[in-house]
Amino acid sequence: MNRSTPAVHVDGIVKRFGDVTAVDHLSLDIHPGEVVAFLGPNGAGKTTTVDMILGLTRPDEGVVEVFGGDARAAVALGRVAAVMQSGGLLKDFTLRETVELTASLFRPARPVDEVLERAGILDVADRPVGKASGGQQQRLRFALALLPDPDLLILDEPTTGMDVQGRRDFWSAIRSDAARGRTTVFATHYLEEADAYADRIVLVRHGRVVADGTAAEIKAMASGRTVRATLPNADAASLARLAGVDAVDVRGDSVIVHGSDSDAIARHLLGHTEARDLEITSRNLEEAFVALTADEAPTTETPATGDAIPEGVHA
Ligand SMILES: Nc1ncnc2c1ncn2[C@@H]1O[C@H](COP(=O)(O)OP(=O)(O)OP(=O)(O)O)[C@@H](O)[C@H]1O
Repeated sequence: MNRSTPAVHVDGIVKRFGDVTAVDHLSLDIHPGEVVAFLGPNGAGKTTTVDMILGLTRPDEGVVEVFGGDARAAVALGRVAAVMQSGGLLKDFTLRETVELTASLFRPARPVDEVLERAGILDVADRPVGKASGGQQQRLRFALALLPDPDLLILDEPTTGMDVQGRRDFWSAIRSDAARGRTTVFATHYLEEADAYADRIVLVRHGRVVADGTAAEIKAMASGRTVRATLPNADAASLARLAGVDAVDVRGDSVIVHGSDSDAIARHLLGHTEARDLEITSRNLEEAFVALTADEAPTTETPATGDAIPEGVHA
């Protein structure tokens, strides 16, 4: 595979449903072997974007390319497979029969037992779909997506209904395939899954990308750090002038300084003031998510540099 051709190239896509702009000039390149999480609140435009990448819907504006060509062609060639939230399954077939039937549509397809095993449902393969649990049905959808041995796997809320072990098995299968070059894009509400398993997180709000980076970069971008210290008579104005500081709060003998460079803040407090009892804290990904997707947060495509602190994010 040519590493310079992105697995997914999305440029300025817009999708409107009547008055609703579901996707609003969204641009994104995803490279082969990346595991990318699409994170955002309900209605952010994740599913609509995924549908356009799969060629299920066409954008009103903009370009979508998958492996350098048309999305539908890539799907038809078996290079792209998807696990969607509510893919229809026939209740009377067994899990194995469902996989066998779907395998007959792909030439060549991976062996049926291999995909059942990878999806963790080989031992329950003779159970009718209608009697399988929600998590097992979700694993079945995953098994079906693995049949064409796709180069790009697109997953919408893939682990919904799976128990803890199911999630672990699922993600270990995804990570081992990523190590062999498979690209994976997944939409999720589970922040801890994005944090633990994605190489990169694309945070979407109101159909636009509000942050794009590693989990660590997103956390730093949203939150910066908070430095607390005991400092009677703190000079709030001079602290506020330090590089990267976006909020200073004086509470009695304590001062709380929030900014992107906590080391510089700490150095200043210890070197140039009488501050003591320093405490440095950062927000977790969930708090970063809330801060970046809050309605008052600005909608800009800002690189996750750590020094771009959105308004409304204060200690
Ligand atoms: N077929 C449609 N007709 C009208 N509006 C739609 C349609 N599909 C999506 N929308 C609207 O577009 C916006 C984006 O929806 P989308 O399903 O892409 O969001 P999402 O990020 O996947 O949300 P969720 O996390 O709830 O699944 C929402 O306001 C939704 O109501």
